[in-house]
Amino acid sequence: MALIRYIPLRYKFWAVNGLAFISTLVLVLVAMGLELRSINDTRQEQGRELLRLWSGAQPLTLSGPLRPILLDDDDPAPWVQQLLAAAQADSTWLDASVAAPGGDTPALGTWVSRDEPGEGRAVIVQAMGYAEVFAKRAPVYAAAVFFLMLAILFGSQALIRFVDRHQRKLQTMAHYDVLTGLPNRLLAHDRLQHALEKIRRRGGYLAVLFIDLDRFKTLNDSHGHSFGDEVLKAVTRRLQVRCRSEDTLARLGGDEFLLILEQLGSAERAEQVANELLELFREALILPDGREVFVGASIGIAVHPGDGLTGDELVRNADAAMYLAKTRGRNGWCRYEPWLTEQAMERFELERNLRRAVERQEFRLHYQPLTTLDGRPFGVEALLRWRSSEHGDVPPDRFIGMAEETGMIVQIGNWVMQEACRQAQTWRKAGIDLQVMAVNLSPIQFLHADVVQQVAQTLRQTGLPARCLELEITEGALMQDTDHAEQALLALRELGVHVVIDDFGTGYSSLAYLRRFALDKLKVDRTFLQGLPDSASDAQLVRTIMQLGQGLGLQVLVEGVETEAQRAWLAAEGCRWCQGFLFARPMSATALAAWWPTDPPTQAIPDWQPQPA
Ligand SMILES: Nc1nc2c(ncn2[C@@H]2O[C@@H]3COP(=O)(O)O[C@H]4[C@@H](O)[C@H](n5cnc6c(=O)[nH]c(N)nc65)O[C@@H]4COP(=O)(O)O[C@H]3[C@H]2O)c(=O)[nH]1
Repeated sequence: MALIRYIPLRYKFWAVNGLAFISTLVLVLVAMGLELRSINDTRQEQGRELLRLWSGAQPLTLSGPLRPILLDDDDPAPWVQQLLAAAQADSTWLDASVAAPGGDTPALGTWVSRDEPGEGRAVIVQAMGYAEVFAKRAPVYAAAVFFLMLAILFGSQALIRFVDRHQRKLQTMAHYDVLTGLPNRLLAHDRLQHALEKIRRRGGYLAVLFIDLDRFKTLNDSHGHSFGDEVLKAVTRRLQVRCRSEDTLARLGGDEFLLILEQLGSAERAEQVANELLELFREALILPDGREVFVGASIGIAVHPGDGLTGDELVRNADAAMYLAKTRGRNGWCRYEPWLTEQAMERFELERNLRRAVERQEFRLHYQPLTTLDGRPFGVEALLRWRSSEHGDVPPDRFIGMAEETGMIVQIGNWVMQEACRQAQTWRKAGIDLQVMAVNLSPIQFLHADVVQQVAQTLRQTGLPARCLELEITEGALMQDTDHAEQALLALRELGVHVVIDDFGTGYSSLAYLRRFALDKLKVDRTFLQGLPDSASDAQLVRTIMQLGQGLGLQVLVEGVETEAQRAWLAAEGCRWCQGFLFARPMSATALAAWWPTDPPTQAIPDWQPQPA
């Protein structure tokens, strides 16, 4: 059956028509046979009727297929005697085996009866042959055959075209991505096999580029799937610009694309192409409704033969290299290196276990105090810890990114918020003067449509006053979708929750958004503290950020304070709030309750929480 797909259309057409012609001929012959029988049956009936009417009258002078004959007992002809012998008072049919002279046309049989002794009557019925039937009906048959063939000709053509179109459509669906029209995983695999066979014969290089869009999931979650679809189509158009006719650009699924570069002069050429592709992403994508979106991409490169011999190996290795590009800060490319295979396996294992970590209750929260510069705590930051039964303690840097990529961060993040708020309320009820519970919110969570609802629900369920909850978000989360960010920040402010810009200085550090958004606090990233107080440039940087924040009326907290010298320098610069190992490391809930000072009383803590205007 599958073979039929590969037969060219014209052969299918002639095969169907040949078959139709033979069927028509058979049909004509059958029709002729049926007509022949019907004519002969009618003749027989007529013969019998004639014999009945004729009885007692003189022989009719008839010619044609019915021949009445008066039989004389005295006639010595054997056929007459034979008929008389068979004749009875009632009419009897004798078939052609009883001979009767019939001229040229053979007899079908004879109706015979005997009325009186010595006399008999017979009607000889002559048979009709095919030739006769055909001669009689030729014009009708010819017209029927003609019209039937015509109908078959056009009908079969239409049918074949319909079937062919349908098959082609099915084939397209099986091999092409419906959204972008690009070859899908299956066809990409076929083409890669083909390309590899060619390269094995002719030599040269072939490269597989695994392209994954950065933070596409966030876009999709915040703007909806139809927006995501438009982005994917726009990305496809952009990438196609760079493809040569011999290259294959395929969509593997989601936001993953594969570019197969054939006939490369050198392995380095693939790296140049990756640079060119990244260059394409620097400009905003224009969607059909005129909206502009910036989307970055991470690219992994595997080149045949060095980075893999089979298609599967090349794709797998390019994927591993892409992941490396992601961990190195995204929007870049990486070439495959052998150690990545091992890392990819580990990552796969880790991801598998991360999926089960929530239900296995492997997550814990640790809390790091937020303090004044003289060490008096006023709040804590909740920091997620994962003690995996298989991998032991896994640091957040290793699994948060993975949880974001897989979307698991939403579930995990909601758990963190719930648990942190519950714990804060427990402490507050136990008499610990905790003014702030700071919770990290991943960009994916922040850009999720129901983030405000989720926060409100958590506060309702745990009973923690909104002013005690502080959400730490990164600059990137704000910049990805500024409209959503603006609305979410306003809604959170209305709830009474505070939002802090975390890791300030490491991302966009845009003054425009500091003014535009409903923000009131920022945290200076700990990396800037490392060079303090010796590095003049770091000192200048921290000073500038603090002045900038204060100038804009924001509360500034400096994180990563590790040494007494750093604290002294910050004090001299007018810093009031900080967080760092110098004061306390992240610790379990029990340890924190024991650590929290009861004396001196913490009521005198300066106003970290700004008063509502
Ligand atoms: N060297 C040094 N480090 C200090 C010092 N003081 C604090 N730190 C570390 O700085 C990190 C502060 O959290 P972050 O900047 O939000 O950075 C966090 C945050 O981005 C992320 N993370 C942690 N928990 C969560 C969570 O529940 N949700 C989300 N989305 N991200 C989280 O993982 C990052 C790393 O967390 P941790 O490993 O717990 O690392 C913590 C903390 O242990 C210091 O004086 N010196």
